[in-house]
Amino acid sequence: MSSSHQISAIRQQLDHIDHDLTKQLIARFQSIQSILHAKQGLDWPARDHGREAQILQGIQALAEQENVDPSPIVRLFKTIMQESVKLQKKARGHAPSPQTLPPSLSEALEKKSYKLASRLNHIEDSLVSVNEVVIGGDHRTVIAGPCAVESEGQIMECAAQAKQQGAHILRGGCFKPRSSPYSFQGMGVEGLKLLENAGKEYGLPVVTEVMAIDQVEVVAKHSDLLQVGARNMQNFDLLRALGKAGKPVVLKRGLMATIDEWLSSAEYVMAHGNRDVILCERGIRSFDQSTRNTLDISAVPVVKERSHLPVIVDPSHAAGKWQYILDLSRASFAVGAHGIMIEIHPKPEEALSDGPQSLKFDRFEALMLAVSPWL
Ligand SMILES: C=C(O[C@@H]1C=C(C(=O)O)C=C[C@H]1O)C(=O)O
Repeated sequence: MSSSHQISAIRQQLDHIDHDLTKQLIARFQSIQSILHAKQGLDWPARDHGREAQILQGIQALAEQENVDPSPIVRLFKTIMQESVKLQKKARGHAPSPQTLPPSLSEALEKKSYKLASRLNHIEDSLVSVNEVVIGGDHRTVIAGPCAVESEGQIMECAAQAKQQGAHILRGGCFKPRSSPYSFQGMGVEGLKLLENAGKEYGLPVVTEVMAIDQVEVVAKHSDLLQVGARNMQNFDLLRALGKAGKPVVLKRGLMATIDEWLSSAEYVMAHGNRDVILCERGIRSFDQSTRNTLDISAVPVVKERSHLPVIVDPSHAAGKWQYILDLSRASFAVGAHGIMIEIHPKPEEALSDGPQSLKFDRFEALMLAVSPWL
């Protein structure tokens, strides 16, 4: 059969699939209409994060059972569920979309440098799924791992400890933004593979920093969550590229960034196609040098007021000294953060970067016990 005939034949198959898919979606949205009335009678909210997480887990498992990458299917279902929620809200008469916002709110939204990230545009908390881990809303998440991947043994030890202590995501820098060109720059792609293997070994999604556009593809290939460091918060070309990377992004606040600048940077990623953005407060530069940076703890309630995006805190980079990190972690959850990101190391005194702010494993265990009321 010629290629053109082959294409026609496959397109006919696709037409049949699309037909069935459309009929299924019609049936699904009709069910949504039915459930909304029942929920309205019980005064239940339109959105049910737990139910959505349950659905996504089922889809993920089915895709993996079929040996298919679940990511695109999960993203599609998140869109379907977002539309389901909008349908319910519209039916209830309080869809918060800009065109139906009261003039004063519409005008306020128009004046903002960020819209997709704005709470005015999306009343409910957003959830970001990193594999099976759900960040945001009522969920509380711990990300833990070394500042940098240094060796297979080191990252495996950290992954084991993170898993054992109940952390949800493994971190590990591979491309390191260092103030000095003479400092350890990270293990690069080799480190990515070690991190990926450690995450798979212990069933933990992994997060690592991406520093440049030409790294996006390889970092996205080997990790589940892409981190934008504080110094790259306004690297707009990188933010645009991450809109198309197909992986959730954790966006650190710049050292001297206002909250609106931070949210405007999140908007870049969202406006270019990626709604899965997590904000990370990591401390700001201030006049006082008692800590490496000054943890702007007030940023958490402020950003939650202005945006629906999940917000986590990185006490390690804020404090710069291990002895403050447990208390700052408790403060972060107490003030409403959706998660914390903690640096750990088997021997911080031998760490190639950020040793002074890395927790020994016994201290990390104490921290996890201290924040357990929120987990
Ligand atoms: C349908 C419901 O409402 C919403 C839409 C969902 C969906 O599209 O599957 C799931 C949970 C809710 O966020 C429900 O609560 O079950």
